[in-house]
Amino acid sequence: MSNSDILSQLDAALSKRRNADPGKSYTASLYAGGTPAITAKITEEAAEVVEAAAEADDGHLVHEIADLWFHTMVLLQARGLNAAAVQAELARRFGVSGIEEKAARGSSDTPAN
Ligand SMILES: N=c1c2ncn([C@@H]3O[C@H](COP(=O)(O)OP(=O)(O)OP(=O)(O)O)[C@@H](O)[C@H]3O)c2ncn1[C@@H]1O[C@H](COP(=O)(O)O)[C@@H](O)[C@H]1O
Repeated sequence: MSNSDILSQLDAALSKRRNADPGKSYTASLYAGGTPAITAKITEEAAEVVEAAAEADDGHLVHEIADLWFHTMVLLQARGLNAAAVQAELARRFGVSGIEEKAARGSSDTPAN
């Protein structure tokens, strides 16, 4: 599998899990728990990313970010969306400075604030 295709391939796999047995599919078990179950995992995985960022182990950080991406992709699928929607939004923003974008919204804060 090409790495560049993985988001669309994973989306297709997640979509197929809609009618899967929650006892046999982790994704189906998340769908069965609904938004509260999915967002609880996103909160947990985001905290694990923050913890990993404080360590020197790059592999651990990548592992935790992959877990976070996976669970956010499950949330998108549960809403009838997919990663392509996020990729389209990032593409729309591409080349637009975050500082300029924030200024256009009338905020004088830096983007990090
Ligand atoms: N990419 C993933 C993927 N990434 C992470 N995970 C699961 O997400 C969970 C992460 O939970 P935790 O971090 O809490 O880890 P844990 O081991 O459960 O618990 P702790 O060790 O932290 O206590 C684990 O069960 C991982 O296996 C994933 N589960 C599935 N996929 C993809 O989804 C496809 C469908 O999976 P199923 O729905 O299970 O068939 C798979 O073929 C994969 O391509």
